[in-house]
Amino acid sequence: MEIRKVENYSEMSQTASTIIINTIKHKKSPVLGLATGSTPEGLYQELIHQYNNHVFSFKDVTTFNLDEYVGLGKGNPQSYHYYMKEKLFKHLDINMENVNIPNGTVQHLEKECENYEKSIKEAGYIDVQVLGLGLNGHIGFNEPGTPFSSSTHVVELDDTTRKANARFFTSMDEVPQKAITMGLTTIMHSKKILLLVSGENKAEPLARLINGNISEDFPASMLKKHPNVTIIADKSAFVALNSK
Ligand SMILES: O=P(O)(O)OC[C@H]1O[C@](O)(CO)[C@@H](O)[C@@H]1O
Repeated sequence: MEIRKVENYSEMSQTASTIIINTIKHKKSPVLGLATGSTPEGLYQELIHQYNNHVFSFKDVTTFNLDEYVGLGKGNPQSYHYYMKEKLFKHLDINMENVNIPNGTVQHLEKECENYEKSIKEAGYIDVQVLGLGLNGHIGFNEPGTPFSSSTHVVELDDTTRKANARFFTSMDEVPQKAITMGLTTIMHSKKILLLVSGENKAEPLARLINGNISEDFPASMLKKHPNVTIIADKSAFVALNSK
């Protein structure tokens, strides 16, 4: 894993956007894997800024999001469909037919997972996958204990995750219990992975990722087995590590 230590959140976002824009400029039909949560918001703002400066176009880009809550429709402000539209897609020239986010409102969730997995495979897998790091080491919504061999599936969310995400809802009760997430194997098929980490609250999980063992108890540790991972982490996320 390549580790890039940057000054702050803004530098983390700019560094990630440079890598993504280079991929978009150099690949004919780039496929991006996108994340939600607070971590990638700055990256999306930076992409919009560069797009407005005519640096690149999103018209040939296909995207796959990591996850979506079960039971939240596209129009629900807490859904990841809504998040992606508001924070990125509506500002760009992306063809919405090339945007893929799991649908957590269908009756047959297992079928939705199968179809999602199939679409990623048919797209030739993901060129650059953006990831945030959960406090318990989750990536996407793959909670501790998820088999490394998992493909897209329905998950029961951990209480840690529901508590951490409660800030986006009016109360903890409103945080869905379940979600659909890309699996760990799906993520590992990506050609390049960018893990973004910012803030002191991520210092413990980052230290565990860097110094700890590879174990299904800590899903992000699987990334150590991938040949092309770049961690972009800011200074504050490094406080639990003795690096300079
Ligand atoms: O960026 P945040 O809000 O800290 O969340 C970290 C991770 O947790 C999730 O929000 C899922 O809980 C992911 O989408 C994200 O990558």
